[in-house]
Amino acid sequence: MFQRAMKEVYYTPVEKKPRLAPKPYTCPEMPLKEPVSVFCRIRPPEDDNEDAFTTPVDSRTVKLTPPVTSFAFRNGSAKEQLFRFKHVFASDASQKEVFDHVAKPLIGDLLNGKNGLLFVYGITGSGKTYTMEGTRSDGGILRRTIDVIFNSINKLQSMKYVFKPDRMNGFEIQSEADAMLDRQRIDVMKSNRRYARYRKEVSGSQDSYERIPDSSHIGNVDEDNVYGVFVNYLEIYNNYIYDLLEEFSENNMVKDLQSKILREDSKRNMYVHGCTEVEVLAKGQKRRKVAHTRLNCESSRSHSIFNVRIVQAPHDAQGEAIVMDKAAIITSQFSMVDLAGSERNNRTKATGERIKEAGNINNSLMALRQCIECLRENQLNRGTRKVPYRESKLTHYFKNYFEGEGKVNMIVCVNPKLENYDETLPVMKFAELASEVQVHRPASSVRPDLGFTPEIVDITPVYSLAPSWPTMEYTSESSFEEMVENLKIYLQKRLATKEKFNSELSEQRINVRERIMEMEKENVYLRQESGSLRSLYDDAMKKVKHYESLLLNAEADNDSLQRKLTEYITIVDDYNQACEERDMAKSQGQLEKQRMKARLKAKLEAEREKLAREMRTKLKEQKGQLKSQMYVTQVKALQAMFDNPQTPAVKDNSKGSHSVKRSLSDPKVNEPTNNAMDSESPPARIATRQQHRRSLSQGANVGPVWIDHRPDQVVEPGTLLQPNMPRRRSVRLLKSEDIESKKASHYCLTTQGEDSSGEIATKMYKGNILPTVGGGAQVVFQDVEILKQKDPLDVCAVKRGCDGAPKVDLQTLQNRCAVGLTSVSASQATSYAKKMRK
Ligand SMILES: Nc1ncnc2c1ncn2[C@@H]1O[C@H](COP(=O)(O)OP(=O)(O)OP(=O)(O)O)[C@@H](O)[C@H]1O
Repeated sequence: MFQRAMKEVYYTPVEKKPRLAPKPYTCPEMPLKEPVSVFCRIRPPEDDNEDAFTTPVDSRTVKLTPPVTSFAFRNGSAKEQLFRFKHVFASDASQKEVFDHVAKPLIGDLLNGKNGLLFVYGITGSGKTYTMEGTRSDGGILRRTIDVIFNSINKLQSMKYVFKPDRMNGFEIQSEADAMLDRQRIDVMKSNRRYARYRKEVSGSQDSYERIPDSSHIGNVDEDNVYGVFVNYLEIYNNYIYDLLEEFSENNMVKDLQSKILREDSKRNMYVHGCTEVEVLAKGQKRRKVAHTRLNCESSRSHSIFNVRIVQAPHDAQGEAIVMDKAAIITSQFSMVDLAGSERNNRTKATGERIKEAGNINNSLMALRQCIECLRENQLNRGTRKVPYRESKLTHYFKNYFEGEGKVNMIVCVNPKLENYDETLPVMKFAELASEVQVHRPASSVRPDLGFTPEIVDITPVYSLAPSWPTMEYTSESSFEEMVENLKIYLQKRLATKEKFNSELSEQRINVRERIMEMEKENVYLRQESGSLRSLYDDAMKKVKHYESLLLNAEADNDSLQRKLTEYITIVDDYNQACEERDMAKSQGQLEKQRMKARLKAKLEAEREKLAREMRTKLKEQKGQLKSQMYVTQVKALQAMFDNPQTPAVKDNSKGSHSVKRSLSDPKVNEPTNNAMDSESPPARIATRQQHRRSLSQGANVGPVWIDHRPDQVVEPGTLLQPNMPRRRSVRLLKSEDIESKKASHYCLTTQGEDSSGEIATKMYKGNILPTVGGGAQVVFQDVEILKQKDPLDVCAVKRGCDGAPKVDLQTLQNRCAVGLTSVSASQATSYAKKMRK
């Protein structure tokens, strides 16, 4: 509009025609958002007689008819469905037609500094690879793209190595002289024999066959720029990214490709770190992983991504040299993605590794689908759901496209064979969904102001309302009228021009205001982005500080641990030394101990020997004393017999034995008992004491016959006093015959147990065996003897209730008998014996 107006107005021409400042790439009419353009391509049937489930209705619509074999038909939900696309390519559509419709506009964008993404989607064998790569004679989108790019930039292509990838998704620029040096260096390398052999091997896949190149070109290429064309070829296989153009080392031609990592550059664009950017085409195709499945021998099991990057930089004002400023470089990218086929495992009979591949393929396609769905949902409902780009490498890599870094086109490939209906239906639905998603178009790709244009040349045209004023001179009346007429015409022209200028001015004002508003919007967006970037930066800085403090703490901990370790090592050394010393001392101590033990043992033996000797001597002395006392008593008894012939011998015996017993007892203890005994009548005394007699002099065949009933295990009291049972028969198990025997007249039951103070008490329940009326026998218990053995030092405390200290010295106690006799009444004994029997 402005230029059209310029043609009609007068301007003052400048002397030298300046080169116009580079046009900004902004197109004000361009919408900020536009939908993903989805195209459909139906491949021709393999067999001419083959039925198809697709019917193109018009250039934008295709109808899908479910065949009888389809799942929908079987479950009764079969119905014809129409799907609308931006364009439907019927089976007879040529490669050129597809390219011109789908890819060429994106190449136009590419050369104008904008990004573009084109991916082909469909089930296996539907013609994705055919569409992308084509055949040897009839190239697909990929080859045609390169053809058209070179046709368009033609002589504007920069010398090789003027642009150099900086390995951070950007490019550096160098002078042509430096570029020439680089070329020479590479040429020397190429002449290396081994390298030449390698080049020959890898370039075997190059475009060496006959192919008619695409001859079309893009018209509106900025001729003031120089262009560099770079390509990289990537593959996503099992969710790993591989660089298909990676150079092999000379020694390792067949090494496996190493997976690459995704990174974000300084402008938050995703890129594959360390991938090879070359100007060589089709180099990576041979190395693409192509697996054999049952459906399609050439079925791709990986997503392949062919990226073409255009780098452009302006010439200087004289149009001679490139501006050597990195900020002046504009980079744009066109990504062509051949997605792996989305087939079902059971149909392809995939097993093992194939199933894993299929899983990964389906996962990444599913992730793509989810991202598209999420974007659509957010756009419809003004939602802010997080788009799951990071779910797979495929979506993560292309997230920028969906967030406004360029236009997105998609071709859905369809194999119309009837058996493919079930799998094609979800593909079509996905395509329909994708076509509803709006992606941002980049608002502008403004070349930075290089600052030279306004200062070097003034390109502003000089406006004037009209040429110079007409002459105001007149000579006559007629000439005056003529002058007035001319003036009138002149003024009218001026007024008309002025009005025109005014209307143009208001129009331009509107334009400028619109642009200002757009810029304002952009500004807001940029401000938001810068805010979010700043917060990201702040977060990152916080994290860095946090990690630094953690690191410092960890280092401090490490130091203190090191110190502790050294201390512990010293302690352990000391301890080991102490252990060694102790072991030595221990072995010496043991020797000493053994010696001491032997000495003590010898001493003990000597003591024992001495004690035994003394005991024997003492015993002899006591025996002597006893004998002499017995003789005295016997003499006295005989004398009494002679004096009183009625006194029975037994009485004498009992008395004698009693007296013998007393002589063995402590005189102090026995004294009252003697008195009591003395107060009783002699026959009663004999009857009572007969039971307690301790016989040391009884003849073997004199006196009653005792049945000595003893338990199996009795602790031998080891006392000198023994029960008076001269004729006895010991039984362990009492039988009725033992009692009924005519010979037995007395019975003694021995028991043992602990008394209340925990000492062993031996009890002897004694009784007479009497015949019963029925002809049997019975025992009538008369007496119980209790024999207790006590610690001599405790005797005083227990028996006499003193304060616990022994009241007699050890010698006195030794002289006493350790056995005391206690008698109980016959009735008590009988009741006790009955209890025992129970
Ligand atoms: N439009 C077409 N015209 C002629 N032949 C075609 C067309 N589309 C596909 N074909 C042929 O069909 C076969 C399978 O096509 P292609 O390999 O492109 O399928 P694909 O979708 O890439 O399969 P996959 O996903 O398994 O890689 C090839 O032999 C190809 O030549």
